[in-house]
Amino acid sequence: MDIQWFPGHMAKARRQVKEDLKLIDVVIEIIDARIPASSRNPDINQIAGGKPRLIVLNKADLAEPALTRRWVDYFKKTGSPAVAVDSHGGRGVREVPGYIQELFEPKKAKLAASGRRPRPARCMILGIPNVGKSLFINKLAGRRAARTENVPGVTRGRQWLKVAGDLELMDTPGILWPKLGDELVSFRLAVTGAIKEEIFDLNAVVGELLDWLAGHHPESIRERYKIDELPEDPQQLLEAIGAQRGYYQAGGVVDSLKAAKTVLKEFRGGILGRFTLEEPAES
Ligand SMILES: Nc1nc2c(ncn2[C@@H]2O[C@H](COP(=O)(O)OP(=O)(O)OP(=O)(O)O)[C@@H](O)[C@H]2O)c(=O)[nH]1
Repeated sequence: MDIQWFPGHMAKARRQVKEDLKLIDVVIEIIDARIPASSRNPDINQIAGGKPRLIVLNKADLAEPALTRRWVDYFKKTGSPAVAVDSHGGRGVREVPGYIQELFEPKKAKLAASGRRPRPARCMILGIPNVGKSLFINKLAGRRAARTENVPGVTRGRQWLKVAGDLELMDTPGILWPKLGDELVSFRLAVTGAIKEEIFDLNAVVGELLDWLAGHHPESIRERYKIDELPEDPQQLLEAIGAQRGYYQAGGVVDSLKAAKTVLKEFRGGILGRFTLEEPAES
Protein backbone atom coordinates (compact mmCIF):
# COMPACT_ATOMS: atom_id res chain seq x y z
CA MET A 1 0.00 0.00 0.00
CA ASP A 2 1.50 3.30 -1.06
CA ILE A 3 0.88 6.68 0.43
CA GLN A 4 -0.68 8.38 -2.59
CA TRP A 5 -3.80 9.58 -0.88
CA PHE A 6 -6.18 11.68 -2.87
CA PRO A 7 -9.55 12.99 -1.74
CA GLY A 8 -11.25 10.18 -3.66
CA HIS A 9 -9.16 7.51 -1.97
CA MET A 10 -9.73 9.02 1.43
CA ALA A 11 -13.48 9.14 0.91
CA LYS A 12 -13.46 5.51 -0.22
CA ALA A 13 -11.36 4.38 2.74
CA ARG A 14 -13.63 6.26 5.11
CA ARG A 15 -16.76 4.67 3.60
CA GLN A 16 -15.26 1.21 3.80
CA VAL A 17 -14.21 1.63 7.41
CA LYS A 18 -17.58 3.11 8.32
CA GLU A 19 -19.28 0.06 6.84
CA ASP A 20 -16.97 -2.36 8.68
CA LEU A 21 -17.34 -0.49 11.95
CA LYS A 22 -21.03 -1.41 12.08
CA LEU A 23 -19.90 -4.92 13.02
CA ILE A 24 -17.36 -3.82 15.59
CA ASP A 25 -17.42 -3.55 19.40
CA VAL A 26 -13.87 -2.29 19.99
CA VAL A 27 -11.47 -0.45 17.68
CA ILE A 28 -7.74 -1.10 17.92
CA GLU A 29 -5.88 1.96 16.66
CA ILE A 30 -2.31 1.10 15.73
CA ILE A 31 0.25 3.88 15.80
CA ASP A 32 4.04 3.98 15.57
CA ALA A 33 5.64 4.33 19.00
CA ARG A 34 8.46 6.40 17.47
CA ILE A 35 6.01 9.05 16.26
CA PRO A 36 2.82 8.61 18.30
CA ALA A 37 1.32 11.92 17.19
CA SER A 38 2.34 12.00 13.55
CA SER A 39 1.33 8.40 12.89
CA ARG A 40 -2.30 8.99 13.84
CA ASN A 41 -4.92 9.52 11.22
CA PRO A 42 -6.06 13.14 11.56
CA ASP A 43 -9.76 12.21 11.55
CA ILE A 44 -9.56 9.13 13.75
CA ASN A 45 -11.80 10.55 16.48
CA GLN A 46 -14.56 11.20 14.00
CA ILE A 47 -14.04 7.96 12.11
CA ALA A 48 -13.97 5.69 15.14
CA GLY A 49 -16.81 7.74 16.56
CA GLY A 50 -18.25 6.50 19.78
CA LYS A 51 -16.67 3.05 19.57
CA PRO A 52 -14.49 2.11 22.52
CA ARG A 53 -10.89 2.27 21.37
CA LEU A 54 -7.53 0.86 22.42
CA ILE A 55 -4.42 2.67 21.22
CA VAL A 56 -1.56 0.32 20.42
CA LEU A 57 1.89 1.93 20.24
CA ASN A 58 3.53 -0.58 17.95
CA LYS A 59 7.25 -0.91 17.12
CA ALA A 60 7.98 -0.12 20.75
CA ASP A 61 11.19 -2.13 20.31
CA LEU A 62 12.47 0.72 18.12
CA ALA A 63 11.32 3.55 20.38
CA GLU A 64 12.86 5.07 23.48
CA PRO A 65 11.36 3.13 26.42
CA ALA A 66 11.05 6.11 28.80
CA LEU A 67 9.25 8.17 26.19
CA THR A 68 6.97 5.28 25.30
CA ARG A 69 5.92 5.08 28.94
CA ARG A 70 5.23 8.80 28.91
CA TRP A 71 3.13 8.47 25.78
CA VAL A 72 1.14 5.57 27.23
CA ASP A 73 0.46 7.63 30.37
CA TYR A 74 -0.45 10.64 28.26
CA PHE A 75 -3.03 8.70 26.26
CA LYS A 76 -4.45 7.15 29.41
CA LYS A 77 -4.75 10.58 31.00
CA THR A 78 -6.64 11.84 27.99
CA GLY A 79 -9.09 8.97 28.42
CA SER A 80 -7.75 6.51 25.83
CA PRO A 81 -6.41 3.23 27.13
CA ALA A 82 -3.06 2.56 25.50
CA VAL A 83 -0.52 -0.23 25.41
CA ALA A 84 3.01 -0.50 24.01
CA VAL A 85 3.70 -3.47 21.77
CA ASP A 86 6.48 -5.03 19.73
CA SER A 87 4.78 -7.06 17.04
CA HIS A 88 8.06 -8.59 15.95
CA GLY A 89 9.17 -10.00 19.26
CA GLY A 90 5.64 -10.18 20.66
CA ARG A 91 6.18 -8.06 23.76
CA GLY A 92 3.00 -6.49 25.03
CA VAL A 93 0.72 -8.35 22.61
CA ARG A 94 -0.64 -10.64 25.32
CA GLU A 95 -1.87 -7.65 27.32
CA VAL A 96 -4.16 -6.58 24.52
CA PRO A 97 -7.11 -9.00 25.07
CA GLY A 98 -7.44 -7.87 28.69
CA TYR A 99 -7.76 -4.23 27.68
CA ILE A 100 -10.28 -5.14 25.02
CA GLN A 101 -12.42 -7.09 27.46
CA GLU A 102 -12.49 -4.07 29.73
CA LEU A 103 -13.57 -1.84 26.88
CA PHE A 104 -16.21 -4.38 25.83
CA GLU A 105 -17.62 -4.72 29.34
CA PRO A 106 -20.39 -2.06 29.10
CA LYS A 107 -21.69 -3.46 25.82
CA LYS A 108 -21.45 -7.01 27.12
CA ALA A 109 -23.55 -6.02 30.12
CA LYS A 110 -26.08 -4.37 27.83
CA LEU A 111 -26.33 -7.48 25.65
CA ALA A 112 -26.83 -9.62 28.74
CA ALA A 113 -29.48 -7.25 30.09
CA SER A 114 -31.45 -7.55 26.89
CA GLY A 115 -31.35 -11.33 27.22
CA ARG A 116 -28.87 -11.98 24.37
CA ARG A 117 -26.37 -14.78 24.44
CA PRO A 118 -22.83 -13.83 25.41
CA ARG A 119 -20.50 -13.50 22.44
CA PRO A 120 -16.84 -12.60 21.87
CA ALA A 121 -15.81 -8.95 21.54
CA ARG A 122 -15.51 -8.09 17.86
CA CYS A 123 -12.54 -5.90 17.01
CA MET A 124 -10.90 -4.32 14.05
CA ILE A 125 -7.55 -2.71 13.42
CA LEU A 126 -7.25 0.82 12.10
CA GLY A 127 -4.09 2.69 11.18
CA ILE A 128 -2.06 4.49 8.57
CA PRO A 129 0.20 2.50 6.18
CA ASN A 130 3.23 0.59 7.47
CA VAL A 131 2.57 0.95 11.22
CA GLY A 132 2.52 -2.84 11.49
CA LYS A 133 -1.17 -3.65 11.25
CA SER A 134 -0.66 -6.98 9.48
CA LEU A 135 2.15 -8.14 11.72
CA PHE A 136 0.14 -7.20 14.79
CA ILE A 137 -2.88 -9.13 13.52
CA ASN A 138 -0.72 -12.19 12.94
CA LYS A 139 0.87 -11.89 16.35
CA LEU A 140 -2.43 -11.39 18.14
CA ALA A 141 -4.33 -14.10 16.29
CA GLY A 142 -1.45 -16.56 16.13
CA ARG A 143 0.32 -18.30 13.34
CA ARG A 144 -2.62 -20.31 12.08
CA ALA A 145 -4.49 -17.16 11.22
CA ALA A 146 -2.94 -17.08 7.77
CA ARG A 147 -4.37 -14.52 5.45
CA THR A 148 -5.85 -15.74 2.23
CA GLU A 149 -5.96 -12.62 0.09
CA ASN A 150 -3.32 -13.78 -2.37
CA VAL A 151 -5.01 -17.05 -3.22
CA PRO A 152 -6.08 -16.78 -6.85
CA GLY A 153 -9.78 -17.00 -7.46
CA VAL A 154 -10.79 -16.47 -3.86
CA THR A 155 -13.07 -13.53 -3.39
CA ARG A 156 -12.85 -12.58 0.19
CA GLY A 157 -15.48 -10.98 2.22
CA ARG A 158 -14.68 -9.93 5.72
CA GLN A 159 -13.41 -12.85 7.74
CA TRP A 160 -13.01 -13.15 11.46
CA LEU A 161 -10.01 -14.53 13.26
CA LYS A 162 -10.49 -16.14 16.62
CA VAL A 163 -8.22 -14.77 19.28
CA ALA A 164 -7.55 -16.25 22.70
CA GLY A 165 -9.26 -14.23 25.40
CA ASP A 166 -12.68 -14.42 23.78
CA LEU A 167 -12.12 -12.02 20.92
CA GLU A 168 -12.85 -12.00 17.25
CA LEU A 169 -10.67 -9.92 15.00
CA MET A 170 -11.58 -8.74 11.52
CA ASP A 171 -8.82 -10.15 9.35
CA THR A 172 -8.52 -7.07 7.16
CA PRO A 173 -7.29 -3.88 8.79
CA GLY A 174 -8.73 -0.51 7.89
CA ILE A 175 -6.00 1.51 6.19
CA LEU A 176 -6.35 5.20 6.86
CA TRP A 177 -4.44 8.14 5.43
CA PRO A 178 -1.76 9.91 7.41
CA LYS A 179 -1.63 13.62 8.15
CA LEU A 180 -0.83 15.32 4.89
CA GLY A 181 0.66 18.71 4.21
CA ASP A 182 2.68 19.39 7.36
CA GLU A 183 6.41 19.32 6.64
CA LEU A 184 7.59 18.13 10.02
CA VAL A 185 4.98 15.39 10.09
CA SER A 186 5.93 14.35 6.54
CA PHE A 187 9.57 14.13 7.61
CA ARG A 188 8.67 11.89 10.54
CA LEU A 189 6.47 9.70 8.37
CA ALA A 190 9.24 9.44 5.78
CA VAL A 191 12.03 8.43 8.16
CA THR A 192 9.88 5.83 9.87
CA GLY A 193 8.76 4.30 6.59
CA ALA A 194 5.12 5.34 6.31
CA ILE A 195 5.96 7.25 3.14
CA LYS A 196 7.65 5.34 0.36
CA GLU A 197 11.15 6.36 -0.64
CA GLU A 198 10.20 6.90 -4.27
CA ILE A 199 8.22 9.97 -3.38
CA PHE A 200 10.53 11.88 -1.11
CA ASP A 201 13.95 13.48 -1.47
CA LEU A 202 16.15 10.93 0.25
CA ASN A 203 19.11 13.24 0.70
CA ALA A 204 17.00 15.98 2.25
CA VAL A 205 15.12 13.62 4.58
CA VAL A 206 18.29 11.90 5.77
CA GLY A 207 19.95 15.30 6.17
CA GLU A 208 17.11 16.32 8.48
CA LEU A 209 17.39 13.02 10.31
CA LEU A 210 21.13 13.51 10.86
CA ASP A 211 20.46 17.01 12.08
CA TRP A 212 17.98 15.64 14.60
CA LEU A 213 20.27 12.81 15.68
CA ALA A 214 23.27 15.16 16.02
CA GLY A 215 21.16 17.42 18.22
CA HIS A 216 19.51 14.74 20.38
CA HIS A 217 21.70 11.64 20.27
CA PRO A 218 25.12 12.64 18.87
CA GLU A 219 26.79 9.65 20.46
CA SER A 220 24.73 7.30 18.28
CA ILE A 221 26.32 8.72 15.11
CA ARG A 222 29.78 9.08 16.62
CA GLU A 223 29.85 5.48 17.72
CA ARG A 224 28.23 3.90 14.71
CA TYR A 225 30.15 5.79 12.06
CA LYS A 226 33.34 6.41 14.03
CA ILE A 227 33.31 10.15 13.54
CA ASP A 228 34.63 12.12 16.51
CA GLU A 229 33.84 15.66 15.38
CA LEU A 230 30.41 15.87 13.79
CA PRO A 231 30.28 18.52 11.06
CA GLU A 232 27.41 20.93 11.66
CA ASP A 233 26.19 20.80 8.10
CA PRO A 234 24.20 17.55 7.67
CA GLN A 235 25.32 17.18 4.05
CA GLN A 236 28.93 17.30 5.20
CA LEU A 237 28.12 14.80 7.88
CA LEU A 238 26.57 12.54 5.27
CA GLU A 239 29.73 12.79 3.20
CA ALA A 240 31.85 12.01 6.24
CA ILE A 241 29.73 8.90 6.82
CA GLY A 242 30.09 7.92 3.16
CA ALA A 243 33.85 8.41 3.31
CA GLN A 244 34.09 6.44 6.53
CA ARG A 245 32.23 3.59 4.88
CA GLY A 246 34.31 3.80 1.73
CA TYR A 247 31.39 4.76 -0.50
CA TYR A 248 33.17 6.41 -3.42
CA GLN A 249 32.06 7.03 -6.95
CA ALA A 250 34.40 7.19 -9.95
CA GLY A 251 36.74 10.15 -9.54
CA GLY A 252 36.92 9.80 -5.79
CA VAL A 253 33.65 11.60 -5.08
CA VAL A 254 31.79 10.38 -2.01
CA ASP A 255 28.53 8.60 -2.90
CA SER A 256 26.31 10.47 -0.49
CA LEU A 257 23.14 8.85 -1.83
CA LYS A 258 24.48 5.45 -0.83
CA ALA A 259 25.42 6.89 2.55
CA ALA A 260 21.90 8.31 2.92
CA LYS A 261 20.38 4.90 2.14
CA THR A 262 22.62 3.27 4.74
CA VAL A 263 21.74 5.80 7.43
CA LEU A 264 18.02 5.46 6.75
CA LYS A 265 18.17 1.67 6.77
CA GLU A 266 20.15 1.60 9.99
CA PHE A 267 17.88 4.13 11.65
CA ARG A 268 14.75 2.18 10.67
CA GLY A 269 16.28 -1.09 11.75
CA GLY A 270 17.09 0.25 15.20
CA ILE A 271 20.83 -0.21 14.59
CA LEU A 272 21.58 3.41 15.54
CA GLY A 273 19.56 3.06 18.72
CA ARG A 274 15.99 3.37 19.95
CA PHE A 275 14.55 6.77 19.21
CA THR A 276 11.27 8.58 19.64
CA LEU A 277 10.95 11.67 17.51
CA GLU A 278 8.20 13.44 19.40
CA GLU A 279 7.12 14.00 22.97
CA PRO A 280 3.64 14.22 24.41
CA ALA A 281 2.28 17.73 24.90
CA GLU A 282 2.35 17.55 28.69
CA SER A 283 5.11 16.08 30.80
N1 LIG B 1 10.83 -3.68 14.64
C1 LIG B 1 9.52 -3.82 14.40
N2 LIG B 1 9.08 -3.89 13.14
C2 LIG B 1 7.76 -4.03 12.93
C3 LIG B 1 6.83 -4.11 14.00
N3 LIG B 1 5.58 -4.23 13.46
C4 LIG B 1 5.74 -4.20 12.14
N4 LIG B 1 7.05 -4.11 11.80
C5 LIG B 1 7.62 -4.03 10.44
O1 LIG B 1 7.05 -2.90 9.80
C6 LIG B 1 6.80 -3.15 8.43
C7 LIG B 1 5.33 -2.93 8.13
O2 LIG B 1 4.56 -3.94 8.78
P1 LIG B 1 3.12 -4.38 8.24
O3 LIG B 1 2.54 -5.33 9.22
O4 LIG B 1 3.21 -4.81 6.82
O5 LIG B 1 2.39 -2.96 8.31
P2 LIG B 1 0.93 -2.58 7.80
O6 LIG B 1 0.46 -1.50 8.71
O7 LIG B 1 0.07 -3.78 7.68
O8 LIG B 1 1.28 -1.96 6.39
P3 LIG B 1 0.30 -1.58 5.13
O9 LIG B 1 -0.13 -2.87 4.53
O10 LIG B 1 1.23 -0.75 4.28
O11 LIG B 1 -0.82 -0.76 5.65
C8 LIG B 1 7.28 -4.57 8.19
O12 LIG B 1 8.59 -4.52 7.71
C9 LIG B 1 7.23 -5.20 9.57
O13 LIG B 1 8.15 -6.25 9.71
C10 LIG B 1 7.34 -4.03 15.34
O14 LIG B 1 6.61 -4.06 16.35
N5 LIG B 1 8.68 -3.89 15.48
